[in-house]
Amino acid sequence: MVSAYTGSQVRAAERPLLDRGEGAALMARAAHGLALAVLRELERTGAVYGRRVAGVVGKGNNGGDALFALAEIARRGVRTTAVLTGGTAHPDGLAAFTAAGGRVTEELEPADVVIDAVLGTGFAGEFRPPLPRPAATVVACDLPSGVDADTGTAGAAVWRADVTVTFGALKTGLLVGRGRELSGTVEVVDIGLGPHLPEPDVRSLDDAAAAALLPRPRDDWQKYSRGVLGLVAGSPDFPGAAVLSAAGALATGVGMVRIVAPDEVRNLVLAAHPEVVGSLEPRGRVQAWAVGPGIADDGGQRRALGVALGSGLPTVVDASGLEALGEFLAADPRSRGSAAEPRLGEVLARIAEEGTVAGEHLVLTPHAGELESLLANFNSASDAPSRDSIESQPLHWAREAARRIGVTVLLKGPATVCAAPDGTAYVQGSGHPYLATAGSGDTLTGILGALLATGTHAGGHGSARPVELAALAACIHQRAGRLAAKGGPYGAGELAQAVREAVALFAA
Ligand SMILES: NC(=O)C1=CN([C@@H]2O[C@H](COP(=O)(O)OP(=O)(O)OC[C@H]3O[C@@H](n4cnc5c(N)ncnc54)[C@H](OP(=O)(O)O)[C@@H]3O)[C@@H](O)[C@H]2O)[C@@H](O)CC1
Ligand SMILES: Nc1ncnc2c1ncn2[C@@H]1O[C@H](COP(=O)(O)OP(=O)(O)O)[C@@H](O)[C@H]1O
Ligand SMILES: [K+]
Repeated sequence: MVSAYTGSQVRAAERPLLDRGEGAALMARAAHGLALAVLRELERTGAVYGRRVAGVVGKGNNGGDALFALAEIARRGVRTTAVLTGGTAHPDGLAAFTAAGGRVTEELEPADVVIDAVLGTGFAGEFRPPLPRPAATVVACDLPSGVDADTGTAGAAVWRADVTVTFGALKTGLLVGRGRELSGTVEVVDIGLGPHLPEPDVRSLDDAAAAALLPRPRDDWQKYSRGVLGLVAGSPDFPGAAVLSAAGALATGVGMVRIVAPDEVRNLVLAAHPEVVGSLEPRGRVQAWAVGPGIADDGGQRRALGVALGSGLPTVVDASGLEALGEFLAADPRSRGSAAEPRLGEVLARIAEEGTVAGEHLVLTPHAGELESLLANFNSASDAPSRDSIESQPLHWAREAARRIGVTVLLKGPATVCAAPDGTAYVQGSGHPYLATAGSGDTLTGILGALLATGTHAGGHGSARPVELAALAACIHQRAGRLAAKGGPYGAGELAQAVREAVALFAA
């Protein structure tokens, strides 16, 4: 499991050590880790001796780290220079730097590696780098200067790092938003904060954590104890979505998929997956629902959405299902529960009255545009965020949506954020841009539906939280996206085979 912390959490963890007078030791460990990373970059591209490393150094402790690191690098026969952006610099760091032969320069001198050490966790407000990004390899000290350690937001001109060496613990801002795009390869240097760190702000499943969470069928189970997924997907206009979601679910592994869909959609699904059982309306027991891909405004499918929402079972709501939810939440209260869609109306009326959809067992899987509409429609539309702000602060808005609506939210994007109503959050950001293809989200809905059906019911794993399974679904989807990309671009129809391979990797 990867854990990440806000800047303030890390600073608070440093506090007891600073109070014990260990500040210099912390900085020495940080600087040593940074120096090793820079030396490694030099070694990767040739010899170390005689090369050039420059620092862009602010006046705070972040700059101090870089000056001590430059001193260590200089002792390996590297020519080191530093531009002091604040006019002054960390006194002891500067003394060590000059004593090791480092030179302070007015302009940034040509270099093989440039250390970005203007600002670290002490950054607040707005920041414009004092210099344009050089063409050299850039190693960011703690985080790219100007990236907000808590949110990952950053001004337009903030430098993109090739490598970020971060101290004490991974910062949340390096996992999400622009911070993720700007940080390159991230390396965490242990400076001894471990015992002082609180519960992490966010987590990310690595391979081992994904493997541990993956529901595995027991030897003595049959198909029903393994879990049945009820899938409400597809309509005459969008039949393919149902095929893709069913494929995602089957490749993830589930006891049975029951599809609810109009005849022509069912026929198409059955032609591709004869093992799927289908009906026009919900029938038979299931352990979880996945609702929404391609249902458009089909009346029967919206009724089925009501059945799923009213069931109290773990339920994924995606795509047109989110639209139906949003439209309903926005509608005049008197029109709610219309005769055309009695079940949906009944359930949603209760939701609206109680002010919450209530329950982390409901997992909404919007992309930023869908979350924008949902939040605009839900209760306090007055401070609803734009799509742009959701994209720049995905963690914040996924959490807000989960808290306000009272559900689990899986917010899709280059990094996918999963949040529970209590603020528990996971960020999964190792996909592939080829995943941005029509129908890729429908596949994800199937994956998550299967995990909910097999991973939350009493006969199954039982203990996993929906937010964990949502993160696992994103993790499987992203691994599949990377595996499939080895063969070049793909359509979502080709993703299911890679999903199967990804699950096999985690199950091994
Ligand atoms: N604590 C420790 O012992 C350890 C700390 N460590 C390291 O220290 C880093 C944190 O150091 P820090 O607290 O000194 O803050 P830092 O990031 O250098 O910036 C402060 C300077 O930035 C300025 N500034 C702020 N906002 C600005 C803006 N918008 N635009 C422009 N300027 C702005 C602010 O100026 P002021 O507002 O005060 O005039 C101030 O001068 C941390 O990231 C890690 O690298 C490690 O070595 C481990 C041990
Ligand atoms: N740049 C990207 N890198 C990696 N994954 C991405 C990127 N852009 C989108 N994705 C992923 O692709 C999927 C697209 O889903 P969605 O927008 O619902 O598509 P559709 O509705 O067509 O199925 C999501 O899982 C999302 O996280
Ligand atoms: K920095």
